[in-house]
Amino acid sequence: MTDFHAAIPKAELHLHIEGTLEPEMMVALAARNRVAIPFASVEEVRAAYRFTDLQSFLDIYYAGAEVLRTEEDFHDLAAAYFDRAAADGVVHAEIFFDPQTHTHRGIPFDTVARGLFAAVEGAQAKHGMTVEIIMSYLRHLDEDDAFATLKLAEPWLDRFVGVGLDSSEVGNPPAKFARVFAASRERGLKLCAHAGEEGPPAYIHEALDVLKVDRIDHGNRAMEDPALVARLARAAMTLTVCPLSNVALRNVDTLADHPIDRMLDAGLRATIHSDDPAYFGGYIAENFRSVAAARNLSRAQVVTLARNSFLGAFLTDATLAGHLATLDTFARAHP
Ligand code: HPA
Ligand SMILES: [Zn+2]
Repeated sequence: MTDFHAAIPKAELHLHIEGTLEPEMMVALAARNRVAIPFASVEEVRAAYRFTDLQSFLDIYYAGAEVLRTEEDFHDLAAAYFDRAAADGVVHAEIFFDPQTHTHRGIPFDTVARGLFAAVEGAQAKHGMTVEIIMSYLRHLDEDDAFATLKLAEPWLDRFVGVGLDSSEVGNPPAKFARVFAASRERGLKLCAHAGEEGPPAYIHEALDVLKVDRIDHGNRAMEDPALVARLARAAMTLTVCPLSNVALRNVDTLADHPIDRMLDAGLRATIHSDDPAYFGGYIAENFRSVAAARNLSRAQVVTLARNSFLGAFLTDATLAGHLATLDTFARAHP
């Protein structure tokens, strides 16, 4: 049965497509591509998903990506995600992929892009969902590597909506990528960066001041810096918050301690998303459902979160107005 949290129309803005690799697909693709993985069964894969911090997750996430080899693999991965997203009320998705995770293993950039865009076309036809793709630079690598990635992306640039910055945050501040973000902006791309997930509030300031981002991914640690909260609120900067990820990576102790409603109360344009749902225990509706239960969110607060997801999306004014009207109709029908 579709509940309120799955039914409410929403945009997914923080989703790493590599993080949707379910253990079943990992095992199936390992067999299809004859890739050895250090797990004998789906149960063993699932049992390995116990994380102590971001890096302990990233180690497994990059190892899992080894099974992704062909255009068909990337298509199948993304198509499975779009089916789940549609069932979760997602009408617009802006998804990340990490090109360097694949090019560093000898998988051509074009193989990845062709597979993903084939799935995007399928999702548009099958679900009427609109989809954009954001290419994320890996921040544990150097800026020259990001520039090389931007060059590989050249033939695809008019099809990507933006660039992002992810991977190991602490020790890899936003300023490390100042030039490649400026170059990406010059090419007409929107800019996002993970900031304040594990890194300090200063990294959020830097993402704003140096990278000049259009959106902050996570941003939870802004709550430690009242002046930063005021600044983000004044700028109506979107923070794409991922509650199940925050618990799985121990950025918050339990969902009952999650700051989502305090972020809304502080005037922040916070939204709810799924990050790496195959690894963190649930897709976007489950993120809404479980944090709403744990923090006793009202329906009005949930509607605000969904509205913020559209306001934070890289949509044209006309498309945005259409989504907001649909959401208002839904909200009136579910008081
Ligand atoms: O939550 C995340 N943080 C940083 N990098 C990532 N890459 C995939 N997921 C994440
Ligand atoms: Zn993320």
